[in-house]
Amino acid sequence: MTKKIPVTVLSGYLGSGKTTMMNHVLQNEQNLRVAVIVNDMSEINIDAELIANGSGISRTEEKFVELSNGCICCTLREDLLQEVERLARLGNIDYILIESTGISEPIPVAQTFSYLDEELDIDLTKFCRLDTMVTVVDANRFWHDFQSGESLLARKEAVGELDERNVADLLIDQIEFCDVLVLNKCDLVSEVELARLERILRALQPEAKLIWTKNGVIEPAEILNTGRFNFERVSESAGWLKELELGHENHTPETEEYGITSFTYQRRKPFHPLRFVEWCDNMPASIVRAKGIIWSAKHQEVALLLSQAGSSAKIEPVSYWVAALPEAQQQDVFLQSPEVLKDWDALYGDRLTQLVIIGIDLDKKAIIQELDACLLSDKELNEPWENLKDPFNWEWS
Ligand SMILES: Nc1nc2c(ncn2[C@@H]2O[C@H](COP(=O)(O)OP(=O)(O)OP(=O)(O)O)[C@@H](O)[C@H]2O)c(=O)[nH]1
Repeated sequence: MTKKIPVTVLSGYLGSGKTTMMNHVLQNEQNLRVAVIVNDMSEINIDAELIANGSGISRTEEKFVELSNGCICCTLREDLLQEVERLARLGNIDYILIESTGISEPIPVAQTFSYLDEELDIDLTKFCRLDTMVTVVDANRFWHDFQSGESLLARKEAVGELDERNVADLLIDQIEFCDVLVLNKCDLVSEVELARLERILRALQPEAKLIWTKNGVIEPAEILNTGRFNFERVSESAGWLKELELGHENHTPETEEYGITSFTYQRRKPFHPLRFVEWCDNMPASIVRAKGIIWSAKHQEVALLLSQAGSSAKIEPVSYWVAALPEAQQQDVFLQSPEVLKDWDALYGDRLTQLVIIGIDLDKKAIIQELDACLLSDKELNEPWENLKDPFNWEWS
């Protein structure tokens, strides 16, 4: 059995400094034969040109792959699979370094390396080992972009007309799924601002190694052969999930140094759907990230997921409440996941709101009061919930 080739994936919003960092690493890594995959949304792969010019690797080399006019997390996923398999079969490389487009989401890329693709019958886990997922953040623009409220479509950066993603959604996806977080362009920001940014990023992503860089200057060993990547661990590394799992008592006090705090709002009483949606549409600006499971009185069968980043908030059905399943299925769930019973309510079963809120200078008391005012009142609790207006009108079978 041949040795699996380690892979590092660079993600990060447009212009954050991925190409610059890639060039630096390729120039300074002398001991490994590195193959490079450069993904670009445009037809002309400008990043590939920049890398070929700056790294000493020729564009005509077999181990230099350009994937253009699409994104490896979606439209070019198949091409990525085939190219990685081809590179691995070449046999004369020690490492694969991938630069995704600035609008690429890291989770589907990581999945490509972690599971068999049944359609193409390619199993990259036979050839490769995902070693490190790096996200590069532009220290100078992050806060501006995160708060801009702009969509990728409005910025003409979307994958297509149907791409509804907001810039903040993308930034948060990239930050929450990585094991090395590089804060680049540190030369453009004051020390105080950098320290504050670091605290914010730490609250959003407490697990990844955080590195400050200027012009992408990084020790290659910080992103190559780190052995850090573990799909399950990285999937559970987001700050909101940690908050939910650990509770507030385990927080390091220094997180609060710049007024950055988090808490979990938990209630076993359903929200009035319209009042809750209105609150989501007018969330206090101090909230940087809110995510969690919502119990809405109008949606007795399904748990809803609220995911907010910056000024973008999305609510969608995420799974059936166990309490809404037929008795036989409930028993199956109890057998397979007995932990469900730990928090089981005699009347409402597993229906429960658990919402994590991360923010700067949060007025926790006021936010809790506002949220409590969105719950059903005692009078409403005793009225038929099915008569409540539905702000979503989802359909599911
Ligand atoms: N001042 C400053 N400029 C930087 C730094 N890093 C990169 N740049 C510049 O920022 C611009 C964008 O850098 P790239 O490396 O092309 O960024 P990218 O993430 O590859 O961009 P896309 O491929 O468009 O997503 C270039 O003009 C770089 O020279 C830095 O640390 N400080």
